[in-house]
Amino acid sequence: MIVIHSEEHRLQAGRSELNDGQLVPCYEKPARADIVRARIEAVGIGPIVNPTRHGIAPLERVHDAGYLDFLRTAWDEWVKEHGADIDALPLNWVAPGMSRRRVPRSIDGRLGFYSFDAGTPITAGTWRAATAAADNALTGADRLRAGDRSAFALCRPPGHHAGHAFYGGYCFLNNAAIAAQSLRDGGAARVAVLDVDYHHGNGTQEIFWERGDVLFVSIHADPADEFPYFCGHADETGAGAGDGANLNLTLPWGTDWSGYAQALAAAAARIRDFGADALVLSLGADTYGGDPISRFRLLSEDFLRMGSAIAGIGLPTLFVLEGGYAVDDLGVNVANVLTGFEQG
Ligand SMILES: NCCCNCCCCCC(O)(O)C(F)(F)F
Ligand SMILES: [Zn+2]
Repeated sequence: MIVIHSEEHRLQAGRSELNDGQLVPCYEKPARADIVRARIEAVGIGPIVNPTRHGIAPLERVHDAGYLDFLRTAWDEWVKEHGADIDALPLNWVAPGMSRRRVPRSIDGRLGFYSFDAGTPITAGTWRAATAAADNALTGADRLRAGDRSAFALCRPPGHHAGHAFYGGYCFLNNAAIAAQSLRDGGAARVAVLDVDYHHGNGTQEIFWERGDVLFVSIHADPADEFPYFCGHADETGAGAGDGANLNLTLPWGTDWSGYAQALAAAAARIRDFGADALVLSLGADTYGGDPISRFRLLSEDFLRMGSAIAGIGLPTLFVLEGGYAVDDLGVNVANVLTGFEQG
């Protein structure tokens, strides 16, 4: 299985995120990609290649042009107002009864207009890191189109919380959605996206909400209890042409493999019924029992089983890295999914 990785991920190294009322060091940090790459090399998954640059056009197939302009220029605007020694974080957001009719001129206003949390610092290198991650995913999609059975886009920053015109949850560009759209543009009539990250992929859901050609299935912690809190419930099934093409499988805190495997089997059945030509797999490993910010209880060997179950779906599969913060074990857990898939 080819692995696509760019050193430019290192350019996304935020100082701090707002969590539990305090500014704390970012959980989404460069060491995550380093530990995954090291384990991938140690177990011989590969080859590991650099991404092909795809430019802005594939991003505009998924994201709002004004939003992309904002992301590209936000840091320079921030520095004019606040200097270069502090990462850009929003300070207020649109609440019900407020208006989104006008984009503010102020950089502080635009940070809040285009985001949904204060955990996702924009830095000098964010645009380059995020576009490189998208290029990883697009290069993986190119490999599937060329006939590869699978590929792994070792992406950071992650993407599944980023919507058509918003960022948050450590995500700026929705790598998985961009890859799914690229597969559609490359001739796949139907594409399925399966999100196994602990958190709901609210961005991916929003992007494909009214689309029947891309099925979105997500297995995640119940949003009544867990970030992102405001969507991801089981009764969200899509709208318009997308009605029925969205499936949220929510699980309670404390879920272990026995509970998770049932949801994964239901997800696999739904994807088979859909008749997809390709599968994009949003691979977050924060379902791991040792994850510092999550509350499921998967063991490292369960990720082998996860990979095998994904192989059982029987589709060309592009794995796209999302979350996972137990950094010491992240490499083993991610590599286990890929190994389980290849042995599946
Ligand atoms: N007390 C709750 C704090 C929640 N903090 C933000 C969690 C973001 C999770 C990001 C992720 O893991 O879903 C991604 F895959 F996008 F990286
Ligand atoms: Zn997550």
